[in-house]
Amino acid sequence: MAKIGYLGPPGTFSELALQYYLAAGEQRDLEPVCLPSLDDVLAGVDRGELAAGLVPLENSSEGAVNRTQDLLAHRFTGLFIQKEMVLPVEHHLLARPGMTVAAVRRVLSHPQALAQCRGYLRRLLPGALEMETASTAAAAAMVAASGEPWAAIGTRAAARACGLSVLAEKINDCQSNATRFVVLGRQDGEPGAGCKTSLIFSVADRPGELYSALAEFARRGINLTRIESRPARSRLGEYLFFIDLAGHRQDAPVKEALQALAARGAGLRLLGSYRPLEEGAGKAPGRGAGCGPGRAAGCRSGGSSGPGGEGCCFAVNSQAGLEKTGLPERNGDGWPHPAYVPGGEADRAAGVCRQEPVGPGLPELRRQIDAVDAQLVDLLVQRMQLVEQVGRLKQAGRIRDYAREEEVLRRAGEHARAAGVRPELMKQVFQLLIRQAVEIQDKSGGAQV
Ligand SMILES: C=C(O[C@@H]1C=C(C(=O)O)C=C[C@H]1O)C(=O)O
Repeated sequence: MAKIGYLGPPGTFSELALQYYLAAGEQRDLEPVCLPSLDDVLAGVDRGELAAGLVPLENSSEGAVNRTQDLLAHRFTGLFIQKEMVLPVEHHLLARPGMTVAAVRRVLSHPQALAQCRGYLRRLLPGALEMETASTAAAAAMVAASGEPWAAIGTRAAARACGLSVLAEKINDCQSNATRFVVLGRQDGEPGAGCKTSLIFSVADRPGELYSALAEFARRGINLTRIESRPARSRLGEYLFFIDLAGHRQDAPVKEALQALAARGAGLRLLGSYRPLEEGAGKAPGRGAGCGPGRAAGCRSGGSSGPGGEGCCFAVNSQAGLEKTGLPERNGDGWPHPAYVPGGEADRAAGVCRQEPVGPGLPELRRQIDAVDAQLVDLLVQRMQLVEQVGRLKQAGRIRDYAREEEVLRRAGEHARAAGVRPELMKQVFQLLIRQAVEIQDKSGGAQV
C-alpha cells in the first residue's frame, strides 16, 4: 500500500490533520507512517519511499513553520503542494494525575506550542522552565515517564495515550489559533475551481525590483493571499519571497505573470497549484481576543465566518463529531478511522502509554528511538552547560562536592525505581555524567578568585 508520512509520534497535531485528510476520503489507500522530523517526511517523499507527506506550513499566531519552508526552498526542490487544510489548534496543559498547576516546575513542548501559550505560561507559571521537545506528543510521553513536577503542552489524545490528566484546558493565547497543513508529493494538483498557487521567488538587489515583481500579479488582477520573506541563505540582506495566490498555474493570467517573473531573471520555484481540502469549505475564523491576523493563515477570503464565529477554520465540510472550537479527539465517536484509535479502555485505565494501536514494527520503533536519542543529546548538552556555569562559581581546586554527588545519585536511583528500572543501572549512567561534569569544570579551571 502507498504510504503517507507525517511528523510523529502519534498524538501530534500532524497526526490529527492526517486523520482529517484521510477521513475526507480523497485518498483512501494511504498507509500513515510516523516519522521523527519534518526533514524525514520530506526526504521520504523525495526518495519515492512515500507517496506523500503531510506537514505544517504556517500557524495563525506564530506565522510560518520555517523548517518546512526552508526545506522546500533549499533542499527538496522537486516536491509540490497537492492539498491544503486549515485546522483549529487547541493546546492543553497535561501532567501526571495528582499534579496541580502551582506545583509545575517545567513545561515541555514543541517550540511552536510553547510560543502559542507564552502568555498563559507567563501569567500562571512564571517560575517554570520551558523545555523544547521534538513534538507535543513526545513532550507528553516524557512527562508521563518522568517523576518530576513537569507538565506538557499537547493534545487530549496525547494525554489519553500517555495516561496524563488535563490540568488546564485551551491554554493557547489566541482563541482562533489555527494551523495550515499541506500534503506534499512529487506532482502538483489538477486545475479546478478554488485553486491556489504557491511559489518562491528572489529578486535582484536593485531599487524597485520587488515592487515591479509584485506588479506582474497586480496588473493581471491576481489576488495574493500571502507574502512572506525568508533569508535566502546566500548572504545577509538577501531574501526569498514566499507567495500564495488565488488561481492555478495554468490559468492564463497566472501563467503569464509567472512567465513575466521568470523573464525578469528572478529565481522562481513553483511550489504547486492545489485545492483546499473539500473545495470552498475553508472558512475565515472570527477575530480572536485582539490577537493574530484577522483571518487565520490560509483561510480564503470571501468565506463566511467560522462556526459560531469562534475562530474555527475547518477545511473539511463534514464536522460530525468534531468539537466546535477544538480539534477532533480520537474518542471513537465520530472519528471515522478505527485503525487509529489507540489502546483500549483497559490500557487507558492502566495509564499505559501506547504509541500505536497495533504493535509498531521494527522500523517504526527505531524511528522513535532516534527521536528519543535526539532529545537525550539535547538534554545532555543542557546539563553540560549548567555544569559549566556551576564550575564558574567555584574556586579552582575546589570542584568536587561529594555530598551533592551523593544526592544526585540517590535521586537518579529513586526515579529509576519509581519508573520500574533497576536503580543501579541509572546510578551507573549518572556516575559517568558526574565524572564528565568534573572534567568539564576542571578544564574551565573554576573562578579566578
Ligand atoms: C555540577 C556540580 O559539580 C560537580 C558535578 C556534579 C554533577 O555532575 O551533578 C555534582 C557535584 C560536583 O562534584 C555541582 O557542584 O553541582
